[in-house]
Amino acid sequence: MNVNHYVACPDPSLTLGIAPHCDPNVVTVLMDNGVRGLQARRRRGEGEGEGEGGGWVDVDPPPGALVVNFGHQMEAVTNGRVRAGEHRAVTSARAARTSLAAFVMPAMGYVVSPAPGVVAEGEALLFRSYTYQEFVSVYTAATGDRDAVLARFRNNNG
Ligand SMILES: O=C(O)CCC(=O)C(=O)O
Ligand SMILES: [Fe+2]
Repeated sequence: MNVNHYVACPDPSLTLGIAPHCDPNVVTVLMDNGVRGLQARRRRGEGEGEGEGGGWVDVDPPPGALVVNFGHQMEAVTNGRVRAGEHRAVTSARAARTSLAAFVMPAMGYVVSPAPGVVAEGEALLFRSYTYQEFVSVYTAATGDRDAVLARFRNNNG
């Protein structure tokens, strides 16, 4: 579990609360103190483009709602059907924000691979098998670069 606290910043354009990333785990359940700050990245080609990926949209849940993020392991076990959501957190000029993130993750020694119950017969496996420990090591070294992380775990089958 992470507890994040973002102090109010007079000029939010000068800082980022949390840099863009996908969570390494399976799913993350997020709650916050009602101050906006979480942003999700559109997929490339979806809506207005910005830089390398799509633009950022504010995540604006109803009061008291929990936000669920899918992480890299969800993408791997579903063989790419459910994509990990890239997100970041920005600061507010007016109010401090506190968020609490509960991470659902496998044990470090758990072997992750596309789930047989999900993959259709004859379907190419997009990801090889790996331990969650190996994933976390690569993820930590790559500091949030989604493509660099995934490249290390993809099968070379097109
Ligand atoms: O503060 C937030 O809403 C996001 C936190 C987050 O992305 C994380 O802890 O992984
Ligand atoms: Fe996150």
